[in-house]
Amino acid sequence: MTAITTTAATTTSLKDAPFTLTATGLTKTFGNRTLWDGFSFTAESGTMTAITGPSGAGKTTLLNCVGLLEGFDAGQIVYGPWSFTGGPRHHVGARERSCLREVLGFLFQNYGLVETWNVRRNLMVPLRNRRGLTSRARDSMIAQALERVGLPGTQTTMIYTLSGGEQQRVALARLILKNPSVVLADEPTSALDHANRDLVLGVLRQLADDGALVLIATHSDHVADRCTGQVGLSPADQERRHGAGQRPAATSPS
Ligand SMILES: Nc1ncnc2c1ncn2[C@@H]1O[C@H](COP(=O)(O)OP(=O)(O)OP(=O)(O)O)[C@@H](O)[C@H]1O
Repeated sequence: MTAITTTAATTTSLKDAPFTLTATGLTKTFGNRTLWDGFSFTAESGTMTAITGPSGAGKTTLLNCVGLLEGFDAGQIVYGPWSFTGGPRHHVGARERSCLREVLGFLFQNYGLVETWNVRRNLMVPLRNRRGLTSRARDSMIAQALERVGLPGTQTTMIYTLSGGEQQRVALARLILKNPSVVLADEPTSALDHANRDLVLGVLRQLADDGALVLIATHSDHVADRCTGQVGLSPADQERRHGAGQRPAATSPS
């Protein structure tokens, strides 16, 4: 049903200059259910923005739309040279998709790791396309990333033998190695204890400080409080936006 058209873009990093994500007039429906109708917001690179709202409000769906994992019915999402327009026509070229894969980093609830590979092989994936790196340099980067997430020396451990929280931290190490321009994190701390929750938030903050635009879908007030902006998807937020004439929804918590 829904689909996307994009403008051409060949950039694999947006970090040369600050950039803004602008979503305008987004409309998303599933059958008879309308999740949003003419919803707009902005978010800046170098910041963490929380996507909040009750279960079913559409937080994951919004991340999927920004990451082009699914389409939307109307509206536009723009960041850097990337411009996605919702609608019935669909064309995203293979080259654009490949560039977009480099720009985006996902930290999703199912971790996205290959369970039958070991940790090192999973962490080699984001380094595959880095030119000029020796094998020793790659191994050193992997070792450092694993140190950073509190899993030193686990390179040869098979993913399926790790706990959910440990797998989440391997996924975080993969994100560090990828160093993407746009980070889309879906409930990134829900499987973690307090210490590891703070570790994940610290890494996401560091990625933002290094110039990434970080969007975090979350139920947690603690996580939202650590963000610089907030996009609310609750019925009350949507009501307020309608009353405000569809102005952008991102706000800074005081
Ligand atoms: N592919 C789909 N087909 C039909 N309905 C869908 C589909 N994907 C999501 N939905 C519906 O859209 C709504 C929003 O889902 P979404 O997962 O985005 O919400 P959420 O805010 O992330 O929820 P949670 O906090 O529980 O993870 C839900 O009611 C869900 O059932």
